[in-house]
Amino acid sequence: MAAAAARTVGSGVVLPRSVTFVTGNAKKLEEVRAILGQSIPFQSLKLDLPELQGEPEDISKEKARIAAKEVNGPVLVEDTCLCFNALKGLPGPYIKWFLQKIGHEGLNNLLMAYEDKTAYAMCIFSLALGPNAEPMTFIGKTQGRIVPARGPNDFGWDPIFQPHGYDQTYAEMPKEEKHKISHRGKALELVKLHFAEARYTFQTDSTT
Ligand SMILES: O=P(O)(O)OP(=O)(O)OP(=O)(O)OC[C@H]1O[C@@H](n2cnc3c(O)ncnc32)[C@H](O)[C@@H]1O
Ligand SMILES: [Mg+2]
Repeated sequence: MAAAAARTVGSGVVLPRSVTFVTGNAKKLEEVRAILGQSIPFQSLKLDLPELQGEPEDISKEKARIAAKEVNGPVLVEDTCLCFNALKGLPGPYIKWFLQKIGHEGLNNLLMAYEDKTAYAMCIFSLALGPNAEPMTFIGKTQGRIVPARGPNDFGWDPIFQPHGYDQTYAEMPKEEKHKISHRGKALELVKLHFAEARYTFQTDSTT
């Protein structure tokens, strides 16, 4: 298979091809597309990466290593956490299974015994420039609280997360409003900054 490593030429880094955003979640992809617009050239690949355990940043980095090996080229992945302060950050990276098993009502019930309903949404993007490159991470966090579900139920836990300073849940907000303040929007601002500073160029040579 063709070389998939990033090369340094002069002061710039040349990537063998544009970055592939790897996710199994169509809603994430929709949001990443809307937020990035034309700012970073990327393609997407629908792949269910393993749900790993551990610290959120380590999980995201490991996802990127696995994805970069699959793609054999530069990848961007992200892992999303919903962290309840009363539960010392849990469910955190395990929110997918909690949501799937106990739903919005169950997630509210988890906090029944606590006065503190605050939580934060966190997105950790990891960029790996190739299968053997150490991933870089970009973290976005939005503070809020967990409320009984309100609004359309079309993306995960959006109906039960009300960001601080807003009287709407993520689900009730217009999408552009969510992107301006969301965990994903903030993390992607950092990704954009990185791309602007790194000035990656992409090899267009058809032999690679
Ligand atoms: O393939 P990947 O990218 O891993 O996609 P996933 O759906 O497995 O996503 P995660 O492992 O990051 O798990 C995060 C869970 O939180 C949900 N989620 C992610 N971002 C969200 C957002 O902005 N609003 C509401 N729910 C979200 C998502 O649907 C999952 O259930
Ligand atoms: Mg996942």
